[in-house]
Formats: sequence, C-alpha cells, structure tokens
Amino acid sequence: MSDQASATRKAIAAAQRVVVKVGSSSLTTTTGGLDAERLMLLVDTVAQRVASGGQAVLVSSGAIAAGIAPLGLRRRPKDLATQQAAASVGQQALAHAYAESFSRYDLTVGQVLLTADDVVRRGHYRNAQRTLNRLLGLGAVPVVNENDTVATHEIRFGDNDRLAALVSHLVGADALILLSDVDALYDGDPRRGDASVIREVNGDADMAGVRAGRTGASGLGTGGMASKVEAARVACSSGIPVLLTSAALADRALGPADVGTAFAVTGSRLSARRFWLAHAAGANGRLWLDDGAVAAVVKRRRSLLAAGITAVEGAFDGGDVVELVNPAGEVVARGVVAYDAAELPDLIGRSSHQLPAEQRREVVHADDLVPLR
Ligand SMILES: Nc1ncnc2c1ncn2[C@@H]1O[C@H](COP(=O)(O)OP(=O)(O)O)[C@@H](O)[C@H]1O
Ligand SMILES: N[C@@H](CCC(=O)OP(=O)(O)O)C(=O)O
Repeated sequence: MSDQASATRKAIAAAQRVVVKVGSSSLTTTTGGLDAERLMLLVDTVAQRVASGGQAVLVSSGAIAAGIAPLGLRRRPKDLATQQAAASVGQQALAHAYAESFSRYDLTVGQVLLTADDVVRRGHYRNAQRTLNRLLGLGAVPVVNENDTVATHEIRFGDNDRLAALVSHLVGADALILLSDVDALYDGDPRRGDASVIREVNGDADMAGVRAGRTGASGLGTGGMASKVEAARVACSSGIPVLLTSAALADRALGPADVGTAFAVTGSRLSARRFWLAHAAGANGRLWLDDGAVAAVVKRRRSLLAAGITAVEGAFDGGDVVELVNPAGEVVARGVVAYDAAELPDLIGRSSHQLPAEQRREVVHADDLVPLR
C-alpha cells in the first residue's frame, strides 16, 4: 500500500460523516424479494459506526428489485410503468425493513426520496441539503433513494451511484462507501475471466486500460461498474475519498477500510454553488471554444469572452447553465451564461472593442464558471 493510498484509507476509516451506498444486488434476490438477513447485517455495521460517534447517510437501492417477487414478476421489468409499480411496492418494504432493523439500536430512520430535479434545480438542492443536515443533527439515519414512482425517463438518475456522489457533497461527507456485489474494482469485468484487482486509484492515470462494464451479474442493478467509477470520480474531484467493495465486507469497509478499492481525492472541496454547477445542474446548451479560449478558461481561470467562441448550440436564456466544449467536442467547463442563445451569434468571434458597449460583458464570468479538466 503506497503512502498516499494508506492516507486515503486512514481518512476513510477516520471519517466522521459517511455516506454508504448499497446496490440492489446486495439486498435482494430475483426470486425472494428483499433479503432481510443481508439488510440486517448492513444495518448492524452502520449502527456500529453511529454508536462509535459517527454519522451515516444510507443511499439504498433495491426498491424495484424488492418489488419483483411480491408482484409475481419473473425478472427486473424493462418498461418504466412496471418499474415504477415495482418500486412502489419495494420501497415501502425497504423503508419498513430499515426502520425495524435500525430500531434494534434505538436509531430512527428518515426516508428521503429524491428526483433528479431536486438536485438539478438550485432551490431544490438547498432544500434537500437542509433536510438531510437536519435529520443528521437530530440523530436520525437518513435513508435515501431515487423517487422512482414519479421520475420519468428524461429526469431519472437511473442508478444510485451518481445520486450517492451528489448526496455525499450535499451533506459534506468525509467519505463515500460504495457497496456492491463485487469486492473491488478490477481492470476488467471479473465475470468474464482473468482480471486483476486494482487496490488504489490516485487519479485518472490509474484508470488507463480499466474496462468498467455497464451491466452487473445479478440483472438486479443498473449502471454496472461504470457508474460507480464515474460516481467515485465526481466525489474525489470535490475532496471526498471513496471506498468501493462488496456489501459482504461492509464491516471492514466501515471499520479499518482495508478492503476493496480506495479512490484518493483529486480536488478540493467545492462550494455548494460550484459543485452544483460542475456536477448537478442540467445544462441547456453548449458553447464551442477555440484553443485560445480553452486555455484562458481552463488553465488561467479567466472569464469567457465572445471572441473565443466559435459556435453556439441549444436554446438557453441568460442565467442558464451551459457546457463549454473544446474544438474536439469534449466538455472542458460548465458555467452560467450571461446572454440568451439568440443574442450570441452576432457577438461570437468578435473582440470586445468591436462590440457595442452594452455587449462587452463576459459571456461567462469566471466566478460563474467551473473548469472540469
Ligand atoms: N472492471 C470491473 N471491476 C469489477 N466489477 C465489474 C467491472 N466491470 C463490470 N463489473 C460488474 O459490475 C457489477 C456491479 O454492478 P451492479 O450490478 O450495477 O451493482 P449494484 O447493484 O451493486 O449497483 C459486478 O457484478 C461486476 O460483475
Ligand atoms: N432507485 C432504484 C435504483 C436502481 C438501481 O438498480 O441501482 P443500483 O442497484 O445501485 O445499480 C431502486 O431502488 O430500485
């Protein structure tokens, strides 16, 4: 274990406030619905962490999977209406099981069901933040899931890994623990033959050559390893270390943190507004930048001026969030645009002195802009 890696594991073991995300495959079976025993073991571990002075937020998947057996379905449904029906049955079974199980430790559970809108819209984001913080302050264990019964295709998170990364930032967590049905990240899907375990990820370089699949073995979860790696990247980029392992190893993950894959932080903690801009806000359009503008915005942290924009995409209003893309089409930053989409075509490519006085303001001000690379 390298020094940096052990520092990451030490930080995770010492974390005061943790977010623990558990996947469907770890709590349910296709034939039996909710696996009460596995859920109880998880609760034992989380309750232990709370008893030793920590705080925990549980992001629990499993609503859809837990509804499969009670509704007499044979496998995870593919259409949204049946998924929502299953989630409606499964979520209440899940909430009931958590409440009962945590009550063995005199711990109260607060159910928090979020839609993507709750983190995409700034007002909702702060509201969710307040609720979660208050629950923690009152000594309860928030149990979070997506509000599957009302979410439509367009506004779904779909998998809970990304939701867990967003919740980690929302509550200012000191660590994020991702529990799945696989003990660690491998360089390829271990189900498909030989794969080597990756113990530490200290940055993008350690991910070179790693193939993280989009499907899981169980057919119960969604997103596969790819969504976990992406969630880890989001959390680490804003200063939250991540441990990825199996639910069967939860006691070690929440104890000495000496199992699974540890992802080191790659950036510092962002303010709520900057995190929201970078990872949560829905973008309404794109501005294409030339190389000079990319360097100014990403390396020198300058405002974006009209002169460096080569094309405008989307129908946005001033005040909306847009993506800034480099000439290769990669998103390099996100920010709040100061003009409506209709105003920009006349301005782009022109330097400030060629523009009328009222149109000389920055297109995206540096304070409203978050580089992503
Ligand atoms: N590179 C990889 N390393 C580890 N597991 C992988 C990798 N690529 C794909 N997987 C698969 O991802 C699965 C976990 O994803 P998923 O079923 O969505 O989990 P969960 O329900 O816990 O969210 C594992 O069962 C594993 O087979
Ligand atoms: N909100 C959904 C989660 C979807 C899902 O399967 O997520 P995961 O098991 O974390 O890949 C549910 O509770 O069924």
